Amino acid sequence: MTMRVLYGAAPADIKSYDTAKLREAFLIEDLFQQGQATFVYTHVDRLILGGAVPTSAPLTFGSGEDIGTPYLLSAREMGIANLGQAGTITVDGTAFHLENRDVLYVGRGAQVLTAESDDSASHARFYMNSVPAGADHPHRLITRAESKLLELGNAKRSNHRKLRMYIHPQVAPSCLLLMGITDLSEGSVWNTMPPHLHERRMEAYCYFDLAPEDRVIHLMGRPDETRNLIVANGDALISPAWSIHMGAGTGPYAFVWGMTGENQEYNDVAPVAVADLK
Ligand SMILES: O=C(O)C(=O)C[C@H](O)C(=O)CO
Ligand SMILES: [Zn+2]
Repeated sequence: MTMRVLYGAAPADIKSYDTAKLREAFLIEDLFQQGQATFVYTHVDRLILGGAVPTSAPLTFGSGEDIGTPYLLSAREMGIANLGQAGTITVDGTAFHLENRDVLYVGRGAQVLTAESDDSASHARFYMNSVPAGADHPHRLITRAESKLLELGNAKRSNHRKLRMYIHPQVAPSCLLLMGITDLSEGSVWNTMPPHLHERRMEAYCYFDLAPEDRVIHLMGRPDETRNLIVANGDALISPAWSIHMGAGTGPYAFVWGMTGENQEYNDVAPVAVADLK
């Protein structure tokens, strides 16, 4: 298990950032490495992002040595989405089988986690978001069929998409973590349209199911001072509470969104008119 730290930045900081500095502050390009569990600890609401790609051998993680607690989840909850082939996550001896686009909620207090691929030749790809938790909720598998589906957007405006909520008060309760997956419909390229702000919740994105030659142009920043991050398959990024978020892909893609903060129902979203963006 490896853990590096990402510090994020404030709106005034990014005014002077060049491309490399912006990417260093917000983008994570190396989360999914074959045969490894990789973690990034962010100073943005203390959200930890993780990726685990088990190959021939199971991967075990959960120690707290990098974060100063006995176990990684001693004071945290976690969501684990399978973005790859079928696999199993075992939490303190209880096995949960995850097909593609199933999500496992792991409650506070879990100690030893193991990730395994069903088939050592076609791997599971587990993507993780973990945030501090002040309450205990039971571990729970949420299958794609059990998620809450919202159809959003309009094909004529190239932004039709299916948003599935997994870790959400209406589906599977948590302390503060929210997690879901959005799939763009064929021919649609724009996610999160119209863009918005939610000052009380930060967000993390992980873009996946992109072809190797494709990219998503992810837009961020204050509405009147936007910047872009050009992201590839498997890249994750931090969207601070002060930042708009939206993106357009050069080909088909999907993404996992995770959030922490107040207002879990997230009915406090402030849309920003595209015409007001600069
Ligand atoms: O395409 C969308 O719209 C989304 O997926 C919404 C984002 O996840 C979001 O920003 C939720 O706050
Ligand atoms: Zn949002």
